[in-house]
Amino acid sequence: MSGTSASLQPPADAVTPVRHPDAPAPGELLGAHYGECFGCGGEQPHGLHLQARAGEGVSLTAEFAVRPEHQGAPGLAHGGILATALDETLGSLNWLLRTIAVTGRLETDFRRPVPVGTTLHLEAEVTAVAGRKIYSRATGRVGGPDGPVAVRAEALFIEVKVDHFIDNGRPEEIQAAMSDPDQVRRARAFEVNP
Ligand SMILES: CCCCCCCCCCCCCC(=O)SCCNC(=O)CCNC(=O)[C@H](O)C(C)(C)COP(=O)(O)OP(=O)(O)OC[C@H]1O[C@@H](n2cnc3c(N)ncnc32)[C@H](O)[C@@H]1OP(=O)(O)O
Repeated sequence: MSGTSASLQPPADAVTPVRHPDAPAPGELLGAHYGECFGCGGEQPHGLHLQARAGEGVSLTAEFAVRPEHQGAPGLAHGGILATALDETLGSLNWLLRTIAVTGRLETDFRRPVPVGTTLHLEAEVTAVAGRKIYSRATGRVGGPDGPVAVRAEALFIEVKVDHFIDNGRPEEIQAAMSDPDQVRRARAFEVNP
């Protein structure tokens, strides 16, 4: 059984999402927005190391290789880890809009177990935008990009200003992120689409 709550239905005045002209080209890897991010960061030894690739429009694909440290039940990915993979994939979409946004609501369906040693193939798209609200959905498949659906999610992201992180984050990490020599990562963390 599945179904999403009313707050994930875009309002009547929502608009079609528009890909930013400077968004990475279709097929291009997005890279990490922050090296220590649990979802995508390459410097985070315990993380998912999720790799997202821009698709057409405001869509992308991503891969998550499930390792032993991601287990819940023996030999199977933990549900919270799978929700994290969905959250990270959905969050990466906002870079195609060139908007900084955080997850307000994430609703997940777990349809099949995901074994350790497999790759979760994710695809995600923004479906609508209404003011600061960004509506999106994602699907994760096992056994290949056309394999059976294991997980699905719908989400509402809320656009925030960079002050959201500066005011709420720990100063040492904020400072480190602001002085990151990787210009793309810095732009991704601190540029706001006007
Ligand atoms: C330094 C590093 C930088 C990194 C940058 C890249 C980041 C990428 C990270 C990616 C990592 C992966 C992603 C992650 O893990 S992101 C981390 C997980 N998410 C968070 O920590 C977010 C925590 N929440 C908040 O900070 C605030 O609640 C936010 C900012 C979201 C809204 O508080 P704010 O005071 O600003 O706004 P508002 O309360 O007036 O709400 C505005 C509108 O939205 C509607 N609404 C709000 N919530 C919900 C809800 N749950 N269901 C339905 N609707 C909701 C609300 O009704 C209103 O609607 P309307 O009345 O206008 O119609």
